[in-house]
Amino acid sequence: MKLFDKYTLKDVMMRNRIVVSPMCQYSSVDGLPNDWHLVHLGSRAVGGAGMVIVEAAAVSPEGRISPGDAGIYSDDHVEPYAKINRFMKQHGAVPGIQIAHAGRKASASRPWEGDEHIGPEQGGWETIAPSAEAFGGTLPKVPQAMSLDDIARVKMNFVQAAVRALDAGFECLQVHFAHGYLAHEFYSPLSNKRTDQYGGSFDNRIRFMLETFEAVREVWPERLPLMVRLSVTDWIDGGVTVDESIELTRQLKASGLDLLDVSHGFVTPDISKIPWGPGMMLPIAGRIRKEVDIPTTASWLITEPKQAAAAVADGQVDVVSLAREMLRDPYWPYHAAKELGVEGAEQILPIQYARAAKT
Ligand SMILES: CC(=O)[C@H]1CCCN(Cc2ccccc2)C1
Repeated sequence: MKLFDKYTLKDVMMRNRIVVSPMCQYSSVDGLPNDWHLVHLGSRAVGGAGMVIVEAAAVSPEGRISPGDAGIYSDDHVEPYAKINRFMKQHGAVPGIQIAHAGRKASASRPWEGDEHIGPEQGGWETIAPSAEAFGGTLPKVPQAMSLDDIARVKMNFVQAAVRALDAGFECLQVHFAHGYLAHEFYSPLSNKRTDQYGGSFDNRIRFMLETFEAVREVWPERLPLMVRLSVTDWIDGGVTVDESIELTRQLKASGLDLLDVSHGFVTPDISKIPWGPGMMLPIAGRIRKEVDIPTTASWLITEPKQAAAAVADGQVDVVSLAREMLRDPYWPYHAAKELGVEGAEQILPIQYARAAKT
């Protein structure tokens, strides 16, 4: 497979194998997308990406990382997203969205304001998590351990968010089970100290994710792709392992998973074990793709066209996800097509820019 081959997932066809990864903008008021999001997301659709996934949209106000986070917890959110989705579709990109709950990492300031827990006087709120265990570092607040009622409510919040996403015209939905947020906090023994049916054994630690995924799958149309972003390893002894994540992925596939976004880490402040490097998640993505026979994507330090093309050609991923590189260059797909000598690269730019494509 080539980077600029089309890719069909259920009833959705992507014009190439390039995905813009969800990236928090911290630029919303009350969770609402605005002109910033239209320009930020719209320009990456114009730049030629096959799919653009909207940043983590919180399934409830307390599920936001910061007060500036996007949300999809109110019906008022639907039309503003729908407007952006119409523009993205008009310019040939598949619109996706990530739905999330930040768990014990919620109620924090924006990265450029310190990435740290904030109190009520700064617009912060009480946080919830599987156990009354703080993340630590700049996020020292001890969350309230969730009751079974809390768990049921948050699962329902994910379902309601999925229905709003459908109403807003999204064609791909990604459920956030990674990066030390709520679902990952249930999954990892480093954060989950529960002694009820949601803690302890592997089956208990994946229960929240499986129940949430299955409930979302029920309302998300069969004909549209449903993704999960998963931290497949914590890199830390006693944490989540790739072997466990392969078994979890098998169960998610049996429940209707269409594409796994293979991510990693961040359930504790210890990042010392992370083997940083170009395309660092691609070999693991390739292993999961083969052993579970499930379509995969991965991001993390994918920047070069040849690197991205090789990841697809070598069967490590079906589609590549780019994050920061897409912040640096919204036209990365066009520039990659030129560098790879793809036939018709100049067609990637919109007609209004056609004369710019001529050398
Ligand atoms: C919502 C989400 O997953 C985003 C939040 C902002 C940082 N993004 C990338 C990131 C993940 C973990 C540690 C550092 C950076 C992930």
